[in-house]
Amino acid sequence: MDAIVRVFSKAAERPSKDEAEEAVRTLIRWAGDDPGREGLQDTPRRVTKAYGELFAGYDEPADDPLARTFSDVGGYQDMVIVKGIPFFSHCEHHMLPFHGHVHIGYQPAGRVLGLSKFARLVEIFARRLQTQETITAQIAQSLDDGLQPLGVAVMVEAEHMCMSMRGVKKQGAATLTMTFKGEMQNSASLQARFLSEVRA
Ligand SMILES: Nc1nc2c(ncn2[C@@H]2O[C@H](COP(=O)(O)OP(=O)(O)OP(=O)(O)O)[C@@H](O)[C@H]2O)c(=O)[nH]1
Ligand SMILES: [Zn+2]
Repeated sequence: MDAIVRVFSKAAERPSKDEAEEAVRTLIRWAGDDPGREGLQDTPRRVTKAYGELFAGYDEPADDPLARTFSDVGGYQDMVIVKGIPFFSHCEHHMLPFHGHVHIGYQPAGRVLGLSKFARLVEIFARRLQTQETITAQIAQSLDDGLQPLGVAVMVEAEHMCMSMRGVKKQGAATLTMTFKGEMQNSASLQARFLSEVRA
């Protein structure tokens, strides 16, 4: 089980639903509105329910999607790329959304992973408070640990609402992060191949 889940999954350390709803009422008052008015009365319940979905990744061990792998693939050994996996996450600095796409490539060492599991892995890490660098590193590390392939490449492209809706207010700026592991870490040609397929 990964460290983040271990730290946060102890129910005893979590506030109750009532405490969480009270915190939402406090934030509504901080924003300048009245949590008692009709339109806002159910909002704390809705917000905590939404948080349950948006941050469900704290309750999901990242090794789950990697529990089952396959080797009956006709001797296939070349690179596998799953690109354009959409995600929504929240930055840990402002708790505002950042969203975009994850591209994953790996070179199997005999075993391959079911294609849907890459998207499941992305979901688990995206539904936590994150930085883009962290989510990129976590996806790559999980694949490296769980699949033990010859090489791994992970690239994330995202727009951060904390930069477009507030603060510096620059809409449309894209942040790119990428990590290479194993044979892909030191091979310019493998990296170029991955990047050209992702960019195609
Ligand atoms: N490296 C990195 N920075 C991020 C990410 N998400 C948000 N940030 C940045 O985190 C920084 C936090 O900076 P601070 O100066 O502590 O906070 P702030 O006063 O709200 O900063 P501004 O956004 O510039 O107004 C900002 O520069 C954000 O753009 C991320 O995923 N990775
Ligand atoms: Zn932010």
